[in-house]
Amino acid sequence: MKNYSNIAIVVSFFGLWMDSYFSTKLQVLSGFLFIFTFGILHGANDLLLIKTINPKKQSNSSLKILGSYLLVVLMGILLFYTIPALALLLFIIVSAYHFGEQQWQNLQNDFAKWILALFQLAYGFFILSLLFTFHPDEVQSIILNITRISILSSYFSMLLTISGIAFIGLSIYFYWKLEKIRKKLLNELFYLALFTIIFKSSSLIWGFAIYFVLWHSIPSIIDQIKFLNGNYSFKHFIAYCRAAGIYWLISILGMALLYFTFKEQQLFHALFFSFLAAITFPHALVITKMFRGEKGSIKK
Ligand SMILES: CC1=C(/C=C/C(C)=C/C=C/C(C)=C/C=O)C(C)(C)CCC1
Repeated sequence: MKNYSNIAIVVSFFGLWMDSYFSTKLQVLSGFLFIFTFGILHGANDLLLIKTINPKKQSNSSLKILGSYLLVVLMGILLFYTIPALALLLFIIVSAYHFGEQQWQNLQNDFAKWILALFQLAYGFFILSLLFTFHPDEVQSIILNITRISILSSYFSMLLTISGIAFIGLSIYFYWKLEKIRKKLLNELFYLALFTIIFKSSSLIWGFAIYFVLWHSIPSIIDQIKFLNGNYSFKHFIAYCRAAGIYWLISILGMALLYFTFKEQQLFHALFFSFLAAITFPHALVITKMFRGEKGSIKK
């Protein structure tokens, strides 16, 4: 994982440098393209993960799993259609936890569950509010399009302050309590400084794409492969892509349909994030189960 982080740092700076040559339109287009490829891929093997988490369960027929999965996605879409403000709030809370859980998964046995969950939530909120605080107008306009509610941009900096205090406070407590986490905490602080530079210097979509793909989706794919096979190799990565292919294609076709139906940019952004949210709800649940699951330990 350390090796991967080094690669991610270099690629992040490369992304930032490339960004300065792109027009705003090209940045948005390449940002979405990046999210569509690896970002969507990391959620496309959820059904396989469910089967592996609990292989002995009787109710584990592929059709049943697919049915329950689609039900959660449909419920998410319905919620966005009927009470969009609640749906977006839920999406942001679930995403914050999901980002924090990915980054801080290996502390499960060292602290009480609720402290760890609070820490993971604070971390995720910190990342999201950092991004929002640097691009308040664009985020406001997307939220307005989804919910018809105009959010004050001061809310973003307020969220940044609250989550920052919670994250730093808990980090100090963890640093003091657990020696083995000290190096990781310092590394993560360095990554946060890197994310600040990236979020400040790039456009909203490009900044989000760099974080989402390089710092969330690819590490998640590596963890999933380790969970499914016991270790990571290129051969296993190809098998992972093959298994995910059909679900990935369905997602991409769905998004292409949205794009060609609603060409208006702001509306497309709103629909894109609603779609991402609908597939995030079951995905976050599956990943939580994976981290608590039995098969193949995820060796760091
Ligand atoms: C960036 C961004 C938003 C939040 C996106 C989030 C929270 C994405 C989470 C995705 C996940 C967790 C996917 C699955 O793993 C808003 C609020 C829609 C406003 C516009 C910009």
